[in-house]
Amino acid sequence: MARKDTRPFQVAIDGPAASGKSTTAKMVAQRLGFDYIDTGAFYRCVTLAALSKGIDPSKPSQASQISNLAQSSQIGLKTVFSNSSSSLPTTRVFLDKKDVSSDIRTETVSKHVSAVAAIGPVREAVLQKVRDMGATSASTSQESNSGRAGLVMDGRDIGTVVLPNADLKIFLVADSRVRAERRLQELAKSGRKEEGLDLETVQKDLERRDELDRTREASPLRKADDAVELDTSHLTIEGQVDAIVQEVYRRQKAASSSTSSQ
Ligand SMILES: Nc1ncnc2c1ncn2[C@@H]1O[C@H](COP(=O)(O)OP(=O)(O)O)[C@@H](O)[C@H]1O
Ligand SMILES: Nc1ccn([C@H]2C[C@H](O)[C@@H](COP(=O)(O)OP(=O)(O)O)O2)c(=O)n1
Repeated sequence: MARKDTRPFQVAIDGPAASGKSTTAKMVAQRLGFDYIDTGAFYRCVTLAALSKGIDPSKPSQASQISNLAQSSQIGLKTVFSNSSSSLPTTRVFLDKKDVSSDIRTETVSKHVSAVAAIGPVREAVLQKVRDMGATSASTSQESNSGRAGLVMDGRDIGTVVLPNADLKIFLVADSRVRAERRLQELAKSGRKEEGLDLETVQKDLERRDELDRTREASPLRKADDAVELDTSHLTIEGQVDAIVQEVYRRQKAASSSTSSQ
């Protein structure tokens, strides 16, 4: 579809847990000189804030307290891109000015985050924060405020709710066994793997979270009608990044030739 306006190019990446969204999104942003926003980090921050206050997110009676926290928490992201296309950009996450990049990735936070993300008022508060961040990173002018030429955002409802007019929507999927193997390896590598955690448990937990994310009432995980599905089960990271970057180039070229022929 041809682009009709001059706003920065938007790429929306959605998909189930550990399908490769954030790794892919960061690398696509690095290759293209775009900004990157990890929306899952917002829900993880709210979950961490609730757990740190002794709130149990699995209890429905705690929903309003968690919603208040979602509103009052200050969440910031800082992605450091590298000049080398082969090294991975890193995103630091700040909750009320404290660096919680590692704390939000523990198994305890992962276990509770889908319940938190299913609370309607939490989603409203996060949506507002994400939109504000999107507006300052890639504004409606041709060049973004940050000087980067576009925006890549990843999550569960980016193509359906957050950026419904994105120029390219990708829905990443992968076999749940493959996703569990990758997640377990990632936890082990970063030293966050809890004692005795095995593949079966990680796979079951991913599947449980996907089910919660797919069946919740508020903005469930769903492939947008105009999204391109990409199965990463048998792809390399470079392969999936390359496929998306090539599709961005193809759409940018199609848009500029349709504008110049008008
Ligand atoms: N094609 C791939 N091959 C091997 N590992 C991958 C691939 N894609 C992603 N990964 C790894 O899988 C793990 C989960 O990816 P991540 O980007 O965190 O997923 P998500 O953001 O969807 O939860 C990471 O350790 C990442 O490096
Ligand atoms: N736009 C988004 C992003 C994440 N979520 C929810 C769903 C997920 O269970 C949690 C955490 O997302 P995150 O992408 O960090 O999770 P994974 O890395 O895939 O394990 O937040 C959401 O509901 N909407």
